[in-house]
Amino acid sequence: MSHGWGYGATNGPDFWADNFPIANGPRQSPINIVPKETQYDPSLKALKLRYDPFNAKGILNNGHSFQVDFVDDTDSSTLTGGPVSGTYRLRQFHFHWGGSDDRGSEHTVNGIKFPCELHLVHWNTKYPSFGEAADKPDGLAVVGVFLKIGAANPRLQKVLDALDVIKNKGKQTTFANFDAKTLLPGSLDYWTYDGSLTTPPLLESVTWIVLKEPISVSPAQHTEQQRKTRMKTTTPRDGQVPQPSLHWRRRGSMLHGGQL
Ligand SMILES: NS(=O)(=O)/N=C1/NCCO1
Ligand SMILES: [Zn+2]
Repeated sequence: MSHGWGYGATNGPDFWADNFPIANGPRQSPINIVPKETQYDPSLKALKLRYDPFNAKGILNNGHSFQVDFVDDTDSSTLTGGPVSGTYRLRQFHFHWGGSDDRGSEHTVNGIKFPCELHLVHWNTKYPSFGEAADKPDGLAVVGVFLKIGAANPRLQKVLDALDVIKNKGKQTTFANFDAKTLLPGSLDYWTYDGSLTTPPLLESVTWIVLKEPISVSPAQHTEQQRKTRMKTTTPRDGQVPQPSLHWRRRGSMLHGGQL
């Protein structure tokens, strides 16, 4: 592949293994989640996400998506609990949108794609930086949130409004005082598995934490995003290893480490 990776007919996911052989590795993401095949794991803890709006820094069009970057030089925006041990710091979040309402998410549930998937990327502070953590088996933890078509989501609007000024690859602008918690659903019940980045370099360093409850985006908001950007996405690539065992932890009806 003479040019950079992408999602086109000659540089898309089916070609990534040419330059990134790990694409054929044992823990590649995304995967199809089959809830009936997940196993309840009583050792899993409740997910704790503590985000400080003050850490929001800027919004960047990286050519494949747009991402909101956070200051990550202190433990003021962190992920703890859930399937991980230690403290992971919020680095950025980004979205994967499709070109229509019936596709866009990277993970699928029972083979169904959502129109969009939000990824909140965190890195393990046992390593000195995101760059150092990114290629370690326990280096990253990404929270995935599905977006479904429904009521308009006012909390998304601030992000969508910012897209007007970052229409081209490499463009960025300040994006201050944004509370990423406002993008989360009411329930933090999750599925988790050990996987990888879903885009090159496809590093197998991600503890995936996919929330079961989606958030909403209205058709108009989805159209607005499409009009302003041409986001890219991938879905489970053919021939990927069978789905690893997934664990999920429901709060409320089950105790931490207790019985159903
Ligand atoms: N889609 S993903 O797996 O979150 N990919 C990345 N790449 C850099 C950080 O997160
Ligand atoms: Zn992503």
